[in-house]
Amino acid sequence: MIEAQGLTKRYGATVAVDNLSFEVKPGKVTGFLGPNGAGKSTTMRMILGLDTPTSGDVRIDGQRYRDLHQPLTKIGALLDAKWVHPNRSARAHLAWMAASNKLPKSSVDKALEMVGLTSVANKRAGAYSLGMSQRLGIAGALLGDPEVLLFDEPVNGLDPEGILWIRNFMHRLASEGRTVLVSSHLLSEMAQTAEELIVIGRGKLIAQSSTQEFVDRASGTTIKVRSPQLDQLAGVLNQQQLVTRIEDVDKQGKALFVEGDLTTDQIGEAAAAHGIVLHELTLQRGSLEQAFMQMTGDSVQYHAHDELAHVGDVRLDAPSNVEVVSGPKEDN
Ligand SMILES: Nc1ncnc2c1ncn2[C@@H]1O[C@H](COP(=O)(O)OP(=O)(O)OP(=O)(O)O)[C@@H](O)[C@H]1O
Repeated sequence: MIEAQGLTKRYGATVAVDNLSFEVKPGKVTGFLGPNGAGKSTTMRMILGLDTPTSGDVRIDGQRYRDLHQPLTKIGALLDAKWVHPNRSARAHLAWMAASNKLPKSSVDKALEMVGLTSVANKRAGAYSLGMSQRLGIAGALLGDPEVLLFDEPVNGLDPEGILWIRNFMHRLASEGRTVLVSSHLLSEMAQTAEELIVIGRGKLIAQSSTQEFVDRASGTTIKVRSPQLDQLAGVLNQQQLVTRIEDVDKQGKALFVEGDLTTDQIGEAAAAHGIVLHELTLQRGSLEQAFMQMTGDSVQYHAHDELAHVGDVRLDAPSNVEVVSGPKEDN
């Protein structure tokens, strides 16, 4: 369990993290989402004692990181998979990490096996592909068999097979009862990986809920109906104060879309009561992309506007981030 209370970090005039409170519970993968510059990495660094909060506090199973006796046995993290010395083998790298935390040598073999690197453990890490480097980073996080794991952008740049491996591995870690917090920009990937979400914008909490609730709350649901008597059905539903619209749908002709608090059962029954034939009745949920854009739109727009106004600022990346989070093919 990770608990943040009023966590705040200022760098001069920049408030990177602003009075942030959240809980990350065990047994689930929790996604940590936010536009570029929202404060995700700063928060992760504060959880790991790599940055000191300006105010507030964050605890791992009730303890601050700095008070942990053997940190790797409590919390493991993958922040940057490429920080390994390129001439060192995976085994030597892990052995060095294990020794620095007074962990037994057997922990190295166990971690290598968990991530499937045993057969290449003596190769230089500099010759590893990105996917193998990520696995090595994850092996480092697992060395002390910790209950809490943090992964910062673990699937960035990976091919579909690597992404699938990481997703399944995270599910496995959570099913073992561990607390798993993972940040990512790949929203369609997050929708499949994370059961819970913490969403932040400009350092502040925007939402903490299950992924499904977040999507439903932000983007709502729509019911799609196809029928040879669409106008008649629209009339019936409009009498019930429901918002309906008829649109052309590729190859299927026209369809009626119904928004509001009605279930597919109720629409089916209303149609039957008026002798209206239905060809399709489908509940359409919004996507995490839509929900994310809806909920974080203001914070992204603010950043874009704010930073374009300060052309000397190094982070002129917010406008392009808008494309990244909404792009259809971001999960390469
Ligand atoms: N060491 C630092 N000194 C000054 N400002 C910093 C420092 N680290 C982060 N910031 C600022 O704090 C804010 C939050 O940055 P952070 O890297 O935590 O965001 P993020 O959500 O991880 O972004 P990204 O998704 O782009 O990695 C940004 O405005 C950033 O410029």
